[in-house]
Amino acid sequence: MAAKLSGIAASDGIAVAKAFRLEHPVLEAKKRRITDTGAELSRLDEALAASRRELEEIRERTAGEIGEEEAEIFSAHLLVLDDPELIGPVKDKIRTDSVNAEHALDETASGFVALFESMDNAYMKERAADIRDVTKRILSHLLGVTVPNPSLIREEVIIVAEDLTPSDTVQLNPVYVKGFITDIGGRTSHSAILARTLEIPAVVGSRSAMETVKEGDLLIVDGSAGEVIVRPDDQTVADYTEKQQTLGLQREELSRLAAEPSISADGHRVEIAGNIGSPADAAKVLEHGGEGVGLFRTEFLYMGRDALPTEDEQYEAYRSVLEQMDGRPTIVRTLDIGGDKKLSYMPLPEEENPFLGIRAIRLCLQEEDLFRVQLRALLRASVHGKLKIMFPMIATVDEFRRAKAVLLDERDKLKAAGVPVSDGFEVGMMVEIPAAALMADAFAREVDFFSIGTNDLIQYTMAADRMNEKLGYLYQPFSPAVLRLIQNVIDAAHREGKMAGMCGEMAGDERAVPLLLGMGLDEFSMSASSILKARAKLAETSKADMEARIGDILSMASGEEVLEYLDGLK
Ligand SMILES: C=C(OP(=O)(O)O)C(=O)O
Ligand SMILES: [Mg+2]
Repeated sequence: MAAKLSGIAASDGIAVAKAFRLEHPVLEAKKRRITDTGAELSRLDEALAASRRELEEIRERTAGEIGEEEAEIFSAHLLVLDDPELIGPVKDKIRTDSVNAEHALDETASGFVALFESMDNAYMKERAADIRDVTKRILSHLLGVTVPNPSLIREEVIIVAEDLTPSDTVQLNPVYVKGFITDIGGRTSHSAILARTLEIPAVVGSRSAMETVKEGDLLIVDGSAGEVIVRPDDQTVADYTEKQQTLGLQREELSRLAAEPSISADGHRVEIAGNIGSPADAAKVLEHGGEGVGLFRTEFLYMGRDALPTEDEQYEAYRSVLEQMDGRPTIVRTLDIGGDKKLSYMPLPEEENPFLGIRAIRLCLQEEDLFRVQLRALLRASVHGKLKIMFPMIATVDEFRRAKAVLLDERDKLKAAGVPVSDGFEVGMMVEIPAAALMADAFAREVDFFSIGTNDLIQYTMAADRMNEKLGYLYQPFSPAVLRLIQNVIDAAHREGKMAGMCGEMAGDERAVPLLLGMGLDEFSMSASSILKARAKLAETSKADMEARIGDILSMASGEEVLEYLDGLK
């Protein structure tokens, strides 16, 4: 029987393919006494051999299809698998304690993980993460359960998962992964943002997909409507295939705007830029007619691997983006890790409220060595284009000053060492904490530009988790509380002659574009796939007309009222 699920429309487009359930099984390693230790040792050897074959295959495929660098993590895993210092004690334990292999492995590995994690050394922490991963793989073979390996997918599928972590998502190959559905998450959760970057249809926050969808079920994902049809009949498949073709034609129609500037109906020019997570995404921004990069989320350079990227690796990535953008403004945001963005090899301290904890610039100012590596890479790359450096999650003027001081210190050191650094790079900040939005006048005197991060600004203003689909009624970009903060930031920037941009998802929301134009926003940065739709919307909107309405809009009592009003303008 066909079933229909509704969720949050996370990434436009229609996909029709079979379901691939991405489920991480619970791997229990209960202690059992055994009598035949010889047989137990062979069982372990077989599990080791199976894990080795699997890892070799994954490494080869990842190297061939995604890249050598991405494949490195699996080479590290193979080394762990062959490490006599880990495997030796496991075998000894089976022999001397007469226990099952699962238990011996789990106990031994946990000991190493705890030891390495307690060391104040990034390298040892990475090894702990490797051991944890490899142990899971061996355990899965011992227990006869399959762990999903998304990088081994070789047919067209739609991924169904409870949630996808950013590091899960970076391993998805869009050649095979045609769409995804998650049970939890909202439009601004990172899995949703990545879906838009990869340009694959996605529905998040469906709540019950894992319960309803079986492995191999035929699925239709309508990422624009936020709907999923499970086990559709032939007629429904035919209808959606037709819709898919119509969407393709609309896209072609819009692509004519790619070479056009971004101008309102009454001739006001703004900049429409793209958000990227890797150098490869820059090409998509240009393809969709982006006039710059308004946000490079550099944390993605740190994910999907098993060690920190070196200064040279980062330099190459920044240089590549700047060269591709060929003189267009390129805003690179420094590391924004923490909250839902975690690094497997750099465990952060457990916190009660990670979204209110040591994340982003707070972490970088505490771990200055980590920060300085990134800043040097950026400064060295600055000679290759129009670089604008941006700090995330700034709450106080003092934080901005401290971050900028570290940056300028690195600049001076590089220059003293004879390394070329541009004199023209700009330094700005994200406005995504209400305190910063309220104090925008004080910040405006010190920064070169602002970029409003509505994804976080909304969650911190409304005290509503951006990933909690049940709080959708509070997480409202159009809430007058949020709009007044945005207006405050734009006005403060303009009084100091500075640029006010926006790189949160709101900037690419077709309903928000006329409003933000009226509020005076200078730069709109969004997923590449939204650029042309936003440009078309802009072309049919008069800035003067919207400007005259802003006073009324800001004094409305609720987000619903604002939306109703905006919908009435069409
Ligand atoms: C752009 C933003 O940053 P991120 O989504 O990476 O938190 C934001 O908070 O709006
Ligand atoms: Mg943010």
